[in-house]
Amino acid sequence: ILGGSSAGPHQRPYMASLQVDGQHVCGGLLIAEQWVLSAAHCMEDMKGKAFQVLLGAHSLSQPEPHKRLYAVRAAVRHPGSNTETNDDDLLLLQVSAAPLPSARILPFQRQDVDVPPGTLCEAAGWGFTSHSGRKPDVLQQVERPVKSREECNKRPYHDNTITDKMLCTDSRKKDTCKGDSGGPLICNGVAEGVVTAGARVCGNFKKPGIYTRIAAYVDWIDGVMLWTGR
Ligand SMILES: NCc1cccc(NC(=O)c2cccc3[nH]c(C(N)=O)cc23)c1
Repeated sequence: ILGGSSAGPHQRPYMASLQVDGQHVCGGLLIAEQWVLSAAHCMEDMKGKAFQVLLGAHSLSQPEPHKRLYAVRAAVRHPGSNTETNDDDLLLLQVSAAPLPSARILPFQRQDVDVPPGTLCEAAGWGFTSHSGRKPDVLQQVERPVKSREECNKRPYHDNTITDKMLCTDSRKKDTCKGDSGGPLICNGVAEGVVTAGARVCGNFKKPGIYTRIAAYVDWIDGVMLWTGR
């Protein structure tokens, strides 16, 4: 997160950190008792290694009573996800045990209606806090206004790559960045988006932040959780 601030401890108890060999790779959000939603592109960073899901954390390094690392029982990428585009960039992870009560489920938007442009939303994560790639220890957060798809699809912005299943936020100075992928975009207390890497640049107003619109994937999400045993 560029240009944000530290979240209050355990202020966002739905936040997940996807980890490989104890290192934070991506964010995620707890959407059902044993299910974490994240981004499919995050699997590319795993280099085929096993990964875990950290829930209940504020600091990545300090021991905390609410923190717990979970093994992944199932990882389901959206079938439309691929390495070349940001389409269908969603990943569902079933964690191996019921999380501690300190972890909380974040409701997600089920109505497939665009968030009105200008709506102030929040992104959170343990991603880069500078262009040089500084990594935070405690969870960061930032408030960003939604940018209309019409505007976001113009040059020099994302030039017609933003589909109806994506949304954009302004990226002037304050933005999501590497390591924030998979984390939530929260508008009025409801998860509306999942961070995707998009143009892989951060804090440049010419490349607004891109998020996968969760409401466009409700049937897939419900199907996977039902089919895999909720
Ligand atoms: N909203 C934009 C956004 C949101 C989420 C993830 C990213 N991922 C990157 O941008 C990224 C990826 C790889 C190397 C990288 N190096 C740097 C850098 N030094 O700034 C960024 C990156 C961007």
